[in-house]
Amino acid sequence: MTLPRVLICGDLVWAHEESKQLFHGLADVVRMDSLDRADFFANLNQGGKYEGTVAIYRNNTSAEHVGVFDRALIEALPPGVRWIGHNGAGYDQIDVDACKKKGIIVSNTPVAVDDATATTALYLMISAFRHFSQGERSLRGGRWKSDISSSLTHDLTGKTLAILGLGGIGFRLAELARAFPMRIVYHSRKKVEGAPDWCEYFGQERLDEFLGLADVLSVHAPLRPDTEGLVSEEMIRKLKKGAILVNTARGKVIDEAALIRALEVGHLGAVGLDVYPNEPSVNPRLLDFPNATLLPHMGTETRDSQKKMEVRALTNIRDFLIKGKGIDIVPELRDLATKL
Ligand SMILES: NC(=O)c1ccc[n+]([C@@H]2O[C@H](COP(=O)([O-])OP(=O)(O)OC[C@H]3O[C@@H](n4cnc5c(N)ncnc54)[C@H](O)[C@@H]3O)[C@@H](O)[C@H]2O)c1
Repeated sequence: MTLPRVLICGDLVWAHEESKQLFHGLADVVRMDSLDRADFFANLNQGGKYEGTVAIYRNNTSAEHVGVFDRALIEALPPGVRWIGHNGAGYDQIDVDACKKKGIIVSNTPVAVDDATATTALYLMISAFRHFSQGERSLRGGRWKSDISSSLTHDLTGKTLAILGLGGIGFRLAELARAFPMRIVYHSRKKVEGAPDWCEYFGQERLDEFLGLADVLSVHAPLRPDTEGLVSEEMIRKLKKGAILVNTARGKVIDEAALIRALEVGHLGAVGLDVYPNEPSVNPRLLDFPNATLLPHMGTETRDSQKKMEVRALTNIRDFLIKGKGIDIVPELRDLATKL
């Protein structure tokens, strides 16, 4: 009997054993080894070594060889491909609109990323608040603490953390920050059902009030065409002078030029960034600000998280093979999935 194929596109590092168990007797797992897009397409088609692929496990590392899963790539996939199990919470490298048109479902890996990314945001917030990254750079440069801004900083205790996008990561950060305790306020597209009372919701009509309250604004909204530049010049201006901006979502969710201008004039007190608009390049202007704590997109870089993400992406594909659908269908495709 010929088994359907699951194509592993990009890194699968930690869950080899789990992969064997999940697909035993169910699918033939093939590793994509194409060095470019043309070879990838050629091998998906009849007679190619990926022929019979019904589901693709995708890691962002596959973009190095075949590029992102844009419209052209999705349209060129053979009709047999029905599921893309993306390894990552953010799926902005996949054109979900093109997937919808072609009837391909995309799943991501929420929850698996929450601890590692929320603790990254926590680190950025603490470092930005207390000048810790600046202190380390001063010490490593042999200058003890002479580089550190002279003004003493404040404790986080009693300050207000404003969360833009209370999903899995935002809520995990809220739980951690509450321990200081900080006051937690959030703005999302809608009130989050089941959010505890200590997480205070500010809807669109109270957005200005929300921004004005923030000692720290931490960004967790996903990157989509409508959220590009969501944190605009106007929004940044509504933060109080000296507020801190933290971003572990995606670089393009913030208007970077506006962020830099706000640092230049001292409107923002500090920033903590894990993500940038054109990774891996980083705007050299950012490097000039002593009050910027900068990480090279390390949000999910723990073994625990990486393994949980791989297993979750593969489990979605396994569930698709057995039950017709996995649990983590991205919001834009949930309607389509109900018709399956
Ligand atoms: N730095 C990293 O390594 C790293 C790791 C994982 C995830 N991420 C990024 O973090 C983002 C959030 O991840 P998550 O798992 O918490 O996602 P999630 O889907 O659980 O939460 C996102 C939240 O943002 C809200 N939202 C959407 N549009 C909004 C808008 N216009 N205004 C305000 N809120 C809005 C949603 O309602 C939801 O509550 C991902 O999209 C991903 O890009 C980064």
